[in-house]
Amino acid sequence: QSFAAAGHPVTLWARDPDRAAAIQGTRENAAYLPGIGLHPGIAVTADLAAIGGDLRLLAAPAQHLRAILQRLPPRPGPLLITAKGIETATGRFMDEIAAETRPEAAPVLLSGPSFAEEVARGLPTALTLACADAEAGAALARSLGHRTLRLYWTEDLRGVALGGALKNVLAIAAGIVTGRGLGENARAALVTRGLAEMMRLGAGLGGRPETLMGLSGLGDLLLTACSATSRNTSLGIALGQGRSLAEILGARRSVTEGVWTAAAAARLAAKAGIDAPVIDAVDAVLNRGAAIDTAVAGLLLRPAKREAQ
Ligand SMILES: NC(=O)c1ccc[n+]([C@@H]2O[C@H](COP(=O)([O-])OP(=O)(O)OC[C@H]3O[C@@H](n4cnc5c(N)ncnc54)[C@H](O)[C@@H]3O)[C@@H](O)[C@H]2O)c1
Ligand SMILES: O=P(O)(O)OC[C@H](O)CO
Repeated sequence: QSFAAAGHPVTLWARDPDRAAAIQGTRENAAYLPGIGLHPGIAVTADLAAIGGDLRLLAAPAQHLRAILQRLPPRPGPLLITAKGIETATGRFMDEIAAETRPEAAPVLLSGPSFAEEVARGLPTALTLACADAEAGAALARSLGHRTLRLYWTEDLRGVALGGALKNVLAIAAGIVTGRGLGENARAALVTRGLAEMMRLGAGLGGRPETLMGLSGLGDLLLTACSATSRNTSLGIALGQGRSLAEILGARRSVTEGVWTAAAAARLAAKAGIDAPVIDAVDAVLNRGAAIDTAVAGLLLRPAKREAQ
């Protein structure tokens, strides 16, 4: 929507030919963005080979990105990725998966505070675009940005990938606190200490602090962890209220990335010797059968420490 509004011809690819035909016919993506008319500059296809143009953008969930990249016809040029996650099976970040599967192309991450419905409705949004080649990143930011989409660029792919992935895990934690009725003080404390974990992981794994304090880190953490519109936060709220993970996921069509990223993030932190108790607690609740009250007590009962650490 946004790129079409910026004047670019856009082709939208959908896997399912019936869905592609329905979106083209009704000019609406009724399943995912009901009530929002498709921009007239967007064509729809189910044929991946028919996608031309200079720029390809992939909006598949993190755990499916590798399979989609493997299906893409090889072509040099930028490959924009919006997925915010870490591949559970390998611990790889999205740009690493792109570099492995499509070495002929240049991975670019587009990330930051952006509920899709607001972007699609043309409400003002600012994002970070990460590209290893600063000049190419700057050119993309200038070309894709417009009146309601402001893009900042950086070369820090790792920082952007980390911020986008971790904010989803931390939002689940924030939701649990809300759902459990532990109060807004506790939520603010948890989000702040979660940001400290994000910064430590950045320092250990190569993300820049200014990136993590920017739109794709703190910015997206603020949006996601403080809004029940977020799928990650709302899943946390439901868990905190006592519903089971299977029940919550069973009722959802849309992906909740933090569920699939939590284990990989906890493993990456442990392997690098980085203290990440909030991320670890989310992983324990989601994947290791920990009771929420035990996990919360474990966080609160940690020994006192200097705040800067
Ligand atoms: N929705 C948002 O507000 C938003 C904003 C910014 C970034 N993101 C990120 O973008 C990614 C996708 O999010 P979403 O909200 O579009 O998720 P979604 O679950 O709502 O939609 C995912 C889309 O991918 C398709 N899909 C699912 N499995 C697939 C597969 N195996 N192969 C190809 N396509 C598949 C689905 O049919 C659907 O069209 C996530 O990583 C998310 O964190 C989402
Ligand atoms: O609904 P969520 O939690 O997947 O968040 C969507 C976007 O990532 C917000 O920037």
